[in-house]
Amino acid sequence: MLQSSAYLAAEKKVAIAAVLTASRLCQSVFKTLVSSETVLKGDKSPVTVADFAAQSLVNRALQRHFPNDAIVGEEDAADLHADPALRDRVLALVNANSGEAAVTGQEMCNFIDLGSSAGGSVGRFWTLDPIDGTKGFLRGEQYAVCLALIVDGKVELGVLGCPNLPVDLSKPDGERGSLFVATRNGGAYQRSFSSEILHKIHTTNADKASNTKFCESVEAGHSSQSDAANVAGLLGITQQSIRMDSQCKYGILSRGDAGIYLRLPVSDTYEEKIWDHAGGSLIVEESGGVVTDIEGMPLDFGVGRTLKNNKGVVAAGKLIHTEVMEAVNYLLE
Ligand SMILES: Nc1ncnc2c1ncn2[C@@H]1O[C@H](COP(=O)(O)OS(=O)(=O)O)[C@@H](OP(=O)(O)O)[C@H]1O
Ligand SMILES: [Mg+2]
Ligand SMILES: [Mg+2]
Ligand SMILES: [Mg+2]
Repeated sequence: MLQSSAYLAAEKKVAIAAVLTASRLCQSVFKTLVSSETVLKGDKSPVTVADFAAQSLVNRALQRHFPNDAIVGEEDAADLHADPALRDRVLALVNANSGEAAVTGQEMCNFIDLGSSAGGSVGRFWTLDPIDGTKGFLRGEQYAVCLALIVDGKVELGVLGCPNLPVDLSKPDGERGSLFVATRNGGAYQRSFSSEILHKIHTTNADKASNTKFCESVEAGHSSQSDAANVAGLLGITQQSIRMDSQCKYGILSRGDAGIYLRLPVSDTYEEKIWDHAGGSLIVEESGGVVTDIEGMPLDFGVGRTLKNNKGVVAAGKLIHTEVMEAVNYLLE
């Protein structure tokens, strides 16, 4: 049943505004970023001053408008407590970009650490990836500010801000800055950063996988590109894959630029993080697509900070998802 447009209207408004503010902060940081402003986390992945600042800004907005909601955010402030110079640089960014009263370093760290919730299957919580695709951000390529609201284990609202994504992929030199938004049973929409007008979007209506392109991670360590090439070969796909960092992949799938998103595990032990998939998966479903893991199971967002019940992701237009799953099953069993 179609939801009324009033469903989660306040949450949607706050989430879009927060994602746009954080996205614009990332755009301005990119112009001035120096290598000393990036630190490597325990798992050797990068985090920049922009990731911390964006998480602080979004969490502050969520706390002000929805003080009872928990937040599951990717980052925490431990690195900032350990490095006062880094903390001061992030603080300057936060205070220059929030458009609100200045906060102290401690207050900013407290906002970041609001993201430490455990998630789970009961009640409401937000999940935030302040910069998804940090490596793409550092390369000047694709990244996304990703925010979603999860209620009783189900994603009900998703917003993706994609600062470098062309509004129309066939016009790579045209306007950049695409925002995607969906509410459950309310459809999926795109707008540019510069205009509030929402356009309804749809996944591909192709009924044969061979008539589509697939997209996958840039980093071979995040998704097996060799397995994906074999799946594509079996499906008779001849067009080159679109390699793109971040949940922008869910965005281009939602508007039909790609027909399939393959995220095929490279490791038996890695658990996908909920903030890497929550918003994008709802946006794909609401634009008419199907999202499962490599065994055909729905993604389970109600079991904590990770998708520990799932392995990988296979997302595609409704008419080709079964065909894609047959190829994935055949090759990965
Ligand atoms: N081993 C492994 N397997 C799968 N995924 C992993 C792995 N390690 C990291 N990550 C997460 O991948 C997030 C980046 O998204 P993508 O992999 O889609 O993009 S890309 O790899 O940067 O092209 C990236 O998100 P950010 O850290 O927010 O950039 C990680 O959470
Ligand atoms: Mg990261
Ligand atoms: Mg991420
Ligand atoms: Mg991130």
